[in-house]
Amino acid sequence: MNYFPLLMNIDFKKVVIVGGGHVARQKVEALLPTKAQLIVVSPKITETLQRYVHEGFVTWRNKEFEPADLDDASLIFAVTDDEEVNNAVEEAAQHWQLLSRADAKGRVDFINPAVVRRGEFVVTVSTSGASPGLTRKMKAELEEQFGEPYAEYVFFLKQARKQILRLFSGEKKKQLLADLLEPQVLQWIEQGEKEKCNAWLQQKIGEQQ
Ligand SMILES: C[C@@]1(CC(=O)O)C2=NC(=C\c3[nH]c(c(CCC(=O)O)c3CC(=O)O)Cc3[nH]c(c(CC(=O)O)c3CCC(=O)O)/C=C3\N/C(=C\2)[C@@H](CCC(=O)O)[C@]3(C)CC(=O)O)/[C@H]1CCC(=O)O
Ligand SMILES: NC(=O)c1ccc[n+]([C@@H]2O[C@H](COP(=O)([O-])OP(=O)(O)OC[C@H]3O[C@@H](n4cnc5c(N)ncnc54)[C@H](O)[C@@H]3O)[C@@H](O)[C@H]2O)c1
Repeated sequence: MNYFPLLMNIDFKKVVIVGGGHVARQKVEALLPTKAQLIVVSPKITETLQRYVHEGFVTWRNKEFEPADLDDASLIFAVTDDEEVNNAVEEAAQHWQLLSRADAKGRVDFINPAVVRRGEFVVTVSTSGASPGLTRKMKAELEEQFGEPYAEYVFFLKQARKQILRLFSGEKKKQLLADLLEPQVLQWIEQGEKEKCNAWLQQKIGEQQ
């Protein structure tokens, strides 16, 4: 299957997760960094999910699934351990609502990649459902490769790029944007020497003015 990868803005949209087990927790945790409205429908939920409910991140409907639970949902996760229930969720989902089934059966509008987040730097990995175990293993490797400093690094690149776009156009702009990616900049961030990045940037800008 050739899935189409994209990064969606789901802030303030309603997301309904049917099921409250280990897989529901994984999906909720992937959704927590967004500002989506998260609703879990299940007669039982894990302790971690209960904590998210107490902290106000998730609304829990403590009951078995009914079609009306899907009203106004943009995204739907059918993640129960009961194929019949997942089928019922699929049947109740409107064509415009995007459905993900954790059992990968029937209609699956989207699947979930593993995600490594470092601020605005996001790496996702998928095997298109072929081997979720390999996906998870690759995630661990990517976490090693792209450590926490990437958040600050990409934040610096964002601010620097904004400044360059404000001041330059044409070849000068192109050259400066390319210079920004010099490995030295990342090394300074990794060594906690952000001020060197700023000084370097102002010097580069000065040379082009
Ligand atoms: C990446 C991740 C994201 C997430 O869940 O959000 C995710 N699975 C993760 C882990 C994981 N899942 C499974 C294992 C056990 C090892 C194994 O079975 O290999 C492990 C490993 C573990 O948990 O350690 C079992 C499993 N998974 C699916 C089935 C059903 C089937 O294939 O039939 C079964 C068999 C169930 C059974 O035995 O009955 C189906 C799907 N799992 C997907 C995503 C989608 C495709 C991903 C891709 O593109 O590769 C897809 C198609 C649908 C979906 O859920 O979107 C998350 C990593 C979380 C993280 O670490 O961040
Ligand atoms: N996609 C993945 O990453 C992945 C990984 C492992 C398993 N799976 C699949 O996901 C399914 C769920 O796995 P799990 O480990 O979370 O199972 P689990 O047994 O921990 O949780 C199942 C949940 O479904 C809820 N449920 C059952 N009937 C319901 C109903 N009528 N209405 C609402 N909720 C109901 C239960 O209360 C429970 O919270 C598995 O059966 C398997 O098919 C997917």
